[in-house]
Amino acid sequence: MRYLTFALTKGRLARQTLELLEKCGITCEEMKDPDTRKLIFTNEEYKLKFFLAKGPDVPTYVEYGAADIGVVGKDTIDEEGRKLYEVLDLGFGKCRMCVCGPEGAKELLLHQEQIRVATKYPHIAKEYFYNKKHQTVEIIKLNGSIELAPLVGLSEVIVDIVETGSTLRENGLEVLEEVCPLSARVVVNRVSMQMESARITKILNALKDAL
Ligand SMILES: Nc1ncnc2c1ncn2[C@@H]1O[C@H](COP(=O)(O)OP(=O)(O)OP(=O)(O)O)[C@@H](O)[C@H]1O
Ligand SMILES: O=P(O)(O)OC[C@H]1O[C@H](OP(=O)(O)OP(=O)(O)O)[C@H](O)[C@@H]1O
Repeated sequence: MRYLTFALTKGRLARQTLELLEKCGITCEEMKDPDTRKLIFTNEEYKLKFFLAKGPDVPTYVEYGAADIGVVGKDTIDEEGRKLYEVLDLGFGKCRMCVCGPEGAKELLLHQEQIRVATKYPHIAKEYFYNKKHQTVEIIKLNGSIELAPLVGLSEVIVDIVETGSTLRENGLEVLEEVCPLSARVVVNRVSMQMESARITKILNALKDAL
């Protein structure tokens, strides 16, 4: 039997993903060691391998079949646009993709002005403004602290993740429009889904039962 490989997202989603796997009886003690520099972990009992990767890289590993299964945010799936199956909503990592800005920017959205939109998610922003709202905007890609952009005059609005809303509140910004709700999802390589259907279905059912 060959190993099935999981690509898990580092950071915010990691702890809940490992807890969920544990609930299914899939444990990987070594992976919980915060000081480890090891990259790949093995569960011999179920012939599974695990690795942690940066969110945007997870769909890449899964599309190419370097990982059979991935756990990643819906935002990252939509942004990366990789060829894979999205098979299960895990219900954690809940947040919303939103258009945010100062209150005054509401008018600019209403009147379809050609505004500047700063975001870590240029594809999602483009899809939303061009295809859904039919509004021409200039999209400016940033890599973090997106809320800074309207504060320093880089853009009129941002497209970013809102969870508790405290980052917005503390910076005098607000949600102007909601793009979509988000949560962690399980994704599966297209070929693996056919070739390892029985094993993958069993894992997905165990995950569903544990939710
Ligand atoms: N408050 C939040 N901010 C960002 N992502 C969140 C939040 N709440 C849940 N998520 C989900 O968690 C996923 C991973 O978030 P995480 O913060 O670990 O990555 P990141 O912010 O993209 O990476 P980095 O820390 O390298 O910038 C996101 O893709 C999203 O689906
Ligand atoms: O609604 P809240 O609970 O305040 O969460 C939302 C904030 O968290 C994320 O940033 P992150 O902490 O990942 O840092 P980053 O800005 O460097 O990406 C996101 O980009 C928002 O800035």
